Amino acid sequence: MVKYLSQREAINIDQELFKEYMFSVDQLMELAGLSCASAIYKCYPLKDLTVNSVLICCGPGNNGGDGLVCARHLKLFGYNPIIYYPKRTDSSLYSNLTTQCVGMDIPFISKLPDMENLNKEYSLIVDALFGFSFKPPVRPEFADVIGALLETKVPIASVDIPSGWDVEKGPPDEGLQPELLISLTAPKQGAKLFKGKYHYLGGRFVPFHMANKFNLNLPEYPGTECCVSLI
Ligand SMILES: NC(=O)C1=CN([C@@H]2O[C@H](COP(=O)(O)OP(=O)(O)OC[C@H]3O[C@@H](n4cnc5c(N)ncnc54)[C@H](O)[C@@H]3O)[C@@H](O)[C@H]2O)[C@@H](O)CC1
Ligand SMILES: [K+]
Repeated sequence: MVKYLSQREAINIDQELFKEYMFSVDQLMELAGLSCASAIYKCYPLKDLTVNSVLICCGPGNNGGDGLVCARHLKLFGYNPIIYYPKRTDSSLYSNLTTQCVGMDIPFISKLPDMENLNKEYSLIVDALFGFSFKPPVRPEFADVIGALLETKVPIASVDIPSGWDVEKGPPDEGLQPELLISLTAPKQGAKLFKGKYHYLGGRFVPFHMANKFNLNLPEYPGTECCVSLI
């Protein structure tokens, strides 16, 4: 079985990818975001949707960056992504990703739609708020968006970790229950408690030596696919 990582192992793998293999963040983020969009296409194909709008909720770190990349690929796949990105980090990485989305006519909204409109106008919400560096509890500035994700009837696709979950212990008492989880690199221990319909693995960039060193036991990705189902 694929290895489920502790928070420390996820951080160590991340560091080794950047410091020893000399990947850049945007290289890996591009592949991570593409694998999220690909998994979404498999689980929610356009032909099955009544509306093609997808709300992408992006957080301040790299998980949010994956969300921005995912939005761009969803647009190329024919969806209508709309981005909610309430706390922006000031760096060229994020401002470039934002510029790319703006240039591709992907709207940014500064306020979440009210619940009735959210439920009516969107087919899917992508949760790219927090990933493996999250430390609970959620700070008050994100309480509204997490509250909306808890209340909505729209299915949720979480990037790497359902936001608000402890990376190792899983959901808090009233935690998010996404329908799709796309684990990146390797699933984190908290994902053992995932009860949704679809669990995919993405981030097909781990060098073989590294997978062996960390005993990741990754599943075989089919052909040239950038994501693979774990359920
Ligand atoms: N191997 C890899 O290792 C890769 C990781 N990527 C992504 O990067 C993510 C990790 O990114 P980061 O380390 O930047 O961190 P995250 O995006 O997980 O979160 C860090 C941000 O969230 C904030 N935060 C943390 N706890 C909070 C709380 N309780 N309330 C409110 N805000 C809180 C921090 O201040 C920081 O701004 C992964 O989960 C994955 O999505 C990919 O982009 C590419 C490859
Ligand atoms: K997330």
